[in-house]
Amino acid sequence: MRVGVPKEIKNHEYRVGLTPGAVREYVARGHEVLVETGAGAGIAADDAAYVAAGATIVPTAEEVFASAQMIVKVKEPQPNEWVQLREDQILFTYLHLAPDPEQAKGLMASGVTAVAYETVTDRSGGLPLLAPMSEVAGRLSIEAAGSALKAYNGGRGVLLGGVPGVAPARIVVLGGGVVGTHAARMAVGLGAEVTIVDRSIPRLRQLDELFHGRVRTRVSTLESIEQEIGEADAVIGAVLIPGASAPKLVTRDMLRHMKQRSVLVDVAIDQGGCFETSHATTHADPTYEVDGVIHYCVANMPGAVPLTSSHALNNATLPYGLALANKGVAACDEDPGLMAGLNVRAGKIVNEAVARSLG
Ligand SMILES: NC(=O)C1=CN([C@@H]2O[C@H](COP(=O)(O)OP(=O)(O)OC[C@H]3O[C@@H](n4cnc5c(N)ncnc54)[C@H](O)[C@@H]3O)[C@@H](O)[C@H]2O)C=CC1
Ligand SMILES: CC(=O)C(=O)O
Ligand SMILES: [Mg+2]
Repeated sequence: MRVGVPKEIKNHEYRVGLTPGAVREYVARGHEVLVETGAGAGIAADDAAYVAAGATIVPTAEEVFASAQMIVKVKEPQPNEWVQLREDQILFTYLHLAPDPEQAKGLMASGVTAVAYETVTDRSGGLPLLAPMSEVAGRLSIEAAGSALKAYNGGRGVLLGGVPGVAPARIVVLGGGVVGTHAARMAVGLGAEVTIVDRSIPRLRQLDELFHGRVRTRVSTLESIEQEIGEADAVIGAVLIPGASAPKLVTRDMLRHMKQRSVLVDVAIDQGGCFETSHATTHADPTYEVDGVIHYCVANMPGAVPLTSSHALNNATLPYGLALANKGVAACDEDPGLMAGLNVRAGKIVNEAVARSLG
């Protein structure tokens, strides 16, 4: 198959769909790989590194889209990319369609077969192609909170770990999945006081064991969320219902319980966000304020650390991408986990949770 890798064009997105190491694996199996010139600049992989791995460098994204049978990307296609997709093409990337009806319409109109990283499942029901970026975003979320809490950025001026004799920051993590666990690890490591709120009691039991009682755990209810955010210096939004729009756990009215100049980091923004007052922001202008509370809502957080992120993402996507390159969309028939990733086919939304969220 001819596989195409365009350069990412989202704001401050420096990741790349295939690393040179991944290209080598495709080429070794007889596939042809077209890479847009400069696509690997963000991971210190120049065109020569891709050529050495067996790729052909092409000068424009248009040429990649025009001749590739499968496009491998990182972020959801932007409007000028939708219009280049075709019905005889596979698109393999993050899509996050539930909160994005415009993109959904664009993909349906193109006729493309779109497999979304974030809804591919594994045998234990996990999300193997979301997990690596959730690890990165969870860890970054505490850096984002620490930065937003600084006085010169408008924050409360609290040091996450405190110092001897002065209490540390209180961090509340809503959702104890992959993002939440990695956020908690960073926050605990820095010496903050951490509470994880999840709706799953079995998950809270696992977290209690994992952190040896070093984090507080609470079942997710209106009351527990209201109490916890009222005490928090920073709240990390990390809930997910796979494929669906994120539940709005914190309404605008609830913000009045929060401390002035405290911080919300809504990692779940790519699924629409779990705070009512969230709207997507960019790395170029990551925060805004509502009712005295600072919001950080960057939808492509891992793009800030492209070296770590691109390699972590490729480690996970490689076997699935190779299956699609080897067998085409028939690979989905052989793997129910990959089938769960199929979001758009022949002009229709074919993932139930995504379709329901889009109405
Ligand atoms: N902004 C960004 O750059 C990135 C965003 N993400 C997003 O972060 C979000 C979280 O992802 P993961 O941690 O991988 O998901 P996950 O599935 O591992 O964890 C989600 C957790 O939310 C919990 N949950 C669901 N509903 C809840 C409720 N009402 N109250 C409390 N907890 C609830 C679940 O029980 C689960 O433990 C997703 O939307 C994902 O797309 C991931 C990576 C990068
Ligand atoms: C998962 C996601 O949205 C990202 O890595 O950008
Ligand atoms: Mg998005």
